[in-house]
Amino acid sequence: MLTVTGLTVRYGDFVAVRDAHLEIADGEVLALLGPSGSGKSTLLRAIAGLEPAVTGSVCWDGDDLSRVPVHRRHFGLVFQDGQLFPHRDVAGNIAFGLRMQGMAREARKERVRTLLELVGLSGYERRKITALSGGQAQRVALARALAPQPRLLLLDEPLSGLDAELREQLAIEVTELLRRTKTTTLLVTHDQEEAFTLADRIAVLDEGVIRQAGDVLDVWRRPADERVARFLGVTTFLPGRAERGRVRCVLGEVSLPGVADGDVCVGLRPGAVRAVELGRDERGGPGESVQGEVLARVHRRDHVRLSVRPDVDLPEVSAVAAMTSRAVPGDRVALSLDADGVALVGAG
Ligand SMILES: Nc1ncnc2c1ncn2[C@@H]1O[C@H](COP(=O)(O)OP(=O)(O)OP(=O)(O)O)[C@@H](O)[C@H]1O
Repeated sequence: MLTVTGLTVRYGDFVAVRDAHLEIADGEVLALLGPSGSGKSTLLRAIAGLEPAVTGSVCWDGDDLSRVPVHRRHFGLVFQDGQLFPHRDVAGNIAFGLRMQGMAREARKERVRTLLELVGLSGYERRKITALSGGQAQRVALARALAPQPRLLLLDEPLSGLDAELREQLAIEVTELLRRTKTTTLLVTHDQEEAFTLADRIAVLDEGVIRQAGDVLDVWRRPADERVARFLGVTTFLPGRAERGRVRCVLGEVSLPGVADGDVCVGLRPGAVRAVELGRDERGGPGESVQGEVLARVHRRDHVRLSVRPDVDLPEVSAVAAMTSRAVPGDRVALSLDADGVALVGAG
């Protein structure tokens, strides 16, 4: 188990990470999520032993690692651009750490074969590094890091250099692989989707400070404050009321089991508000849901994003309509809330 206690890292006078506390249990994947420049890489590097801490400690199973050099920590590292050795072939790269460990030749060969199978590149042993695609190179980097069976895998934006589709696919594959190998992992990313796909738990870093850490769903559902919520995609904040597992606000009501009764701040991601066009005879009717007028429409990959002025006392809100929706500016729509996009901000 990794335990980081009160860790502070400075570059000159600038404090890049302040008083960080983190724990990663065996077999767990923790994503360190935060905007660019928030100190994610610095914290990862300090854990790896690549950056000295001013104060605080990094411990493994209770042992302080401050005097243990990088290569003796038994941590695996993967960066954004794999940093493979260009003059070695795929097998030579993966076997590198194993040679350092003094593993015999035959055993090395077998381990390389197993690792290549694990990352979906069976038969690539003799391939040159320069002849790999970006996605293949990252798979090899992952195989190289995993080969010596590190007790902790440190991934610093491992998928950022890849195009969107490949990134999504590899994120799913890597998740599978980490679960199967029960690898304890710290993943640094600025990409929420990647963090939510890969991690069991998430820590949100902002301006060098860990603002919140918790289970993926908890953080998604209950961001600690407005800043964290905005970073997690919340765009609209409304006063609301929770009662017997239901949360009500001016735009409607959703079921959120387990929420304590009382006043709440309801955070809406764009997908939280669904819009359906109203037929001619439904216009202005007393219906149950809030209605509004479409101000703008934009096509997205798998839905239509509408800007809507609700009839209630609220400024314009973002809403999502089905790909087949014909709603255009001037049309009337009925709005409803989708619990999946709703967050309770600062609800503890
Ligand atoms: N070697 C360095 N010397 C001085 N300042 C640095 C150094 N490395 C990073 N910083 C600064 O420390 C802060 C945190 O940087 P860091 O790279 O840890 O952030 P990050 O969250 O990983 O960002 P990104 O997602 O853009 O990589 C930034 O303001 C950065 O400019």
